Amino acid sequence: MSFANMWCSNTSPTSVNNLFPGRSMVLGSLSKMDEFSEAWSCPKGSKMNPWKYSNILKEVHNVQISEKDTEFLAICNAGLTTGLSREIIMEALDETHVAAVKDIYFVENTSALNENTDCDFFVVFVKNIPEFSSHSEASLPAGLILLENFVTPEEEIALLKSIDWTRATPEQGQSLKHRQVRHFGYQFDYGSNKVDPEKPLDAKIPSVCSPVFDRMVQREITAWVPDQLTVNQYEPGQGIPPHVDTHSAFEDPILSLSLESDVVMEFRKSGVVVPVLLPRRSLLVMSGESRYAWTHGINPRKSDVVNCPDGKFSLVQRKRRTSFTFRRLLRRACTCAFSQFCDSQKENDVLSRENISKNCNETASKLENLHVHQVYEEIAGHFSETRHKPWPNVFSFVNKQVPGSVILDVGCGNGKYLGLNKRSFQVGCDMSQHLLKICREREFETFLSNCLALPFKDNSVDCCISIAVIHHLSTEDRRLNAISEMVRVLAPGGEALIYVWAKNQERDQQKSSYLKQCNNKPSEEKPAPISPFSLPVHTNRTQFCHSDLLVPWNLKQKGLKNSGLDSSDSEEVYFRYYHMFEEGELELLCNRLNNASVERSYYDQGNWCVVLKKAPTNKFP
Ligand SMILES: O=C(O)CCC(=O)C(=O)O
Ligand SMILES: [Fe+2]
Repeated sequence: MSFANMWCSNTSPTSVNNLFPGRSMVLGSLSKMDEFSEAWSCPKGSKMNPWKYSNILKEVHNVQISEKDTEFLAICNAGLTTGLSREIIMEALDETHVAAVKDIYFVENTSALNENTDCDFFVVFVKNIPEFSSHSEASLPAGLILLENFVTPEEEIALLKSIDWTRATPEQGQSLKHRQVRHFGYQFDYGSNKVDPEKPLDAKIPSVCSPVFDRMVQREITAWVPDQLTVNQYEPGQGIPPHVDTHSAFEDPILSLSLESDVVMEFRKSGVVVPVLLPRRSLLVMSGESRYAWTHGINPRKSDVVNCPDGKFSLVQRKRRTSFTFRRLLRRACTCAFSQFCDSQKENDVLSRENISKNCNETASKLENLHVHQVYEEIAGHFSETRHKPWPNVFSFVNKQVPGSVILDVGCGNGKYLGLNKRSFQVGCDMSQHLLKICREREFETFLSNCLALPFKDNSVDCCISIAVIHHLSTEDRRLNAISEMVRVLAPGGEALIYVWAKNQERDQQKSSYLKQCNNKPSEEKPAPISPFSLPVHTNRTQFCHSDLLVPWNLKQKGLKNSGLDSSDSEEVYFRYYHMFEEGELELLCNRLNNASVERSYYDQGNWCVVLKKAPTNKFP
């Protein structure tokens, strides 16, 4: 297939069509833009008009569409949350172009232009891409060392032979969804993410590993000999979710020997992703920051995009890979310099749970920043895709407001409730820039604001809604503040509708659909939150066991079955903080205000809800 005929919508590469049913890849260049619009029969100005992307690219991203084929591609209308990846694009290109294309830029937020995931995405040659997006120049995380050809081909054969997969007993062998695993020396428990030093296994580390250990000590990679070995076997398409090996369980460093196949391992920290190619027979040494503060994981796919020394890309099919991860048990508390990520040091951390319950505002705001604001920023696109249908009771509350009312949506998210009442002025605020951008693309009036300090005059809005917002505040004082802030800006007699998540999720599906999809899957290894806050992690679709907890958000890659990605796999898990409300708790909170009264309270969609009315006059006894 040649590039020349790929730009038109109906001649999309079949591999992409298979991966994205209903979606086609469309390649474009500047000279073809008009023709392209016609082929799509989309009038200029419509959502699918490629000229719109051209403008966004130019104005927002400073990226110029090219008239000719270049070495850079930009992808519009398909964010990473759709599951589209560099690998898939590369797979769809012919060989000449795989080699010619040096980098691909996923244009953030263009997917928000079109919420319909069934629509086509748009791949265009561009003259340049923003520097920060380039993958090729990323340097390795500090402390990460890769030693190529650490074992000989003969040693590789002997090591592989030493593992008898058929002899795996239930305690020693585990067939995880993503891969086969066997432990030697000590069992690593994926439930607690710990090792019990009191329970050595009968299965000792195979003696063929001794020459490898001698080499490690001789080259001063470790001062000790490992006493724990985890052997992972991955078929093409399998992987391991991003994780940090538990600090308190193992010494520094962690060592991983790659056998049978190359693979790309991804290291992540604070939104930075560093892909590292682990060649067959290499030893990866994760020490210091790379061991303690970066997650490592392997994306479950069948091929990897690899940067060649000449700066070009090539697509490498994975084979079965067996890795030997050597570790030494830590028989004391961890004293690493990365206390923020350290399970041993969490208990002593100033940001512990006790402080949160002491209503420490600074701690609370740190918690909300990390586990609410930053998370929504990351998951905005995917979150928005899951939020379409207005809840009927909220819908009717917004719609019953008299024409000309000013309706303020505090924590408006993707604007699900904005624009419902065409006869009034609806305005929303949120703390997520990305969600606000989605609202603006939908031409809603919004502004950035924390619900604790609304930039409105007293008595200035007719009605407020706050749907699923206040439960993200981590102290009672702050929850009360948010409510009193809404009441402050309300005009006398004005009403606020407040929804917060209920700790008790009803099994009656009319009232809550939360437990409906309970799948009772055996507990898989769960990525633990990297967090200084020791909060319990909730298991999705189960009853809530705690009042303050972290709820995982699986940032899904969708529809990737044929690419080797298990479609139920999540790329990354984010943890949102919630305070779960008991029955009556919201009313009690509202009743503490002396200038408003609870008009109505009810249970709806798994939430406790109140209609709060501001006193009709500003004069109070
Ligand atoms: O397969 C690998 O190289 C890594 C395995 C790993 O990270 C683990 O078992 O904790
Ligand atoms: Fe690991």
